[in-house]
Amino acid sequence: MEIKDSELILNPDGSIYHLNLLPHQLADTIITVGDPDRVDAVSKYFDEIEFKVHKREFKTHTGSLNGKRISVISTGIGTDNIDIVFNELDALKNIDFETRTVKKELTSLEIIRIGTSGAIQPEIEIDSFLVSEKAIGFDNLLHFYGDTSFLEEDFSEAFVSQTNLNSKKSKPYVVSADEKLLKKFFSEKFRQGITATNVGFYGPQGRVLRLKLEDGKMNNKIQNFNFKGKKITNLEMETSGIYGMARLLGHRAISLNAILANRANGTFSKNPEKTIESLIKSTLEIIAK
Ligand SMILES: O=P(O)(O)O[C@H]1O[C@H](CO)[C@@H](O)[C@H]1O
Ligand SMILES: O=c1cc[nH]c(=O)[nH]1
Repeated sequence: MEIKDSELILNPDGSIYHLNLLPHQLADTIITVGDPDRVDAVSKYFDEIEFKVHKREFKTHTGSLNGKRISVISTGIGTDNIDIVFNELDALKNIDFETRTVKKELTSLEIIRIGTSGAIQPEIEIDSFLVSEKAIGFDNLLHFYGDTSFLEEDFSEAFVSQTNLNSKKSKPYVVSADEKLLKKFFSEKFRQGITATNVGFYGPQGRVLRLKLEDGKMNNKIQNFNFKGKKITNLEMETSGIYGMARLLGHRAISLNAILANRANGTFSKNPEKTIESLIKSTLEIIAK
């Protein structure tokens, strides 16, 4: 069935609405970063760059490293942007823009987030790396889609009851990383953890500057929450959306976190750029050997 102009929106040059990309400009391995400046910090390691495209917060460089074609794209902040980026990345691969129909043969993308995050457990060191084996999303995005039987309801239920979560807040959803990609990052360099994805950086992550919180004990509750011996390790703003959208669309995703803050200890990295740079190098070594 033909997808209407109001749903699949193409720019006058045939590129997709927000990302501004044409189908041939996207690789099958994609690195997502939050900050548009981080795109250059990744692509400077490529052997060659084929395309550079930029619109709003969505900046893409496609090139290759050691013979592997890779696109690196900035998503900006938050799972609302993840909804846009994942739908448009999928459309670029799996929808024929000429006929406006879904292709018969679908391509599964490999997607790696290189992001920053704050630890919630005191023993997690600043400037260390964490790979998210699971995400718990406080962001509501997945609740707008059907076919979410892969969500881990028992985990969500346990969280709601152990923390006495205010029913005005959306029910958190839980989704796991791609197993094969998770295995690729099994190493001493990467601690495995469960990542909480929040709808904001301040109140939703329990930060107080001038405003009072609805539940001032929530970060303590998150720290103490335990499901079958597993604890939530860190807070950020995209992983649940990335894991959920990847599952829905048939892609494979992994989220890597440079731990810049430790919320339990009240500390922050003295050199965040160095830590991010080091995570970028370690990631490229693993995905483009
Ligand atoms: O460094 P990035 O990838 O943007 O990730 C983290 O940093 C931002 C907040 O400072 C949020 O996007 C959060 O998820
Ligand atoms: O504490 C932090 C650090 C980075 N990104 C976040 O979302 N939270």
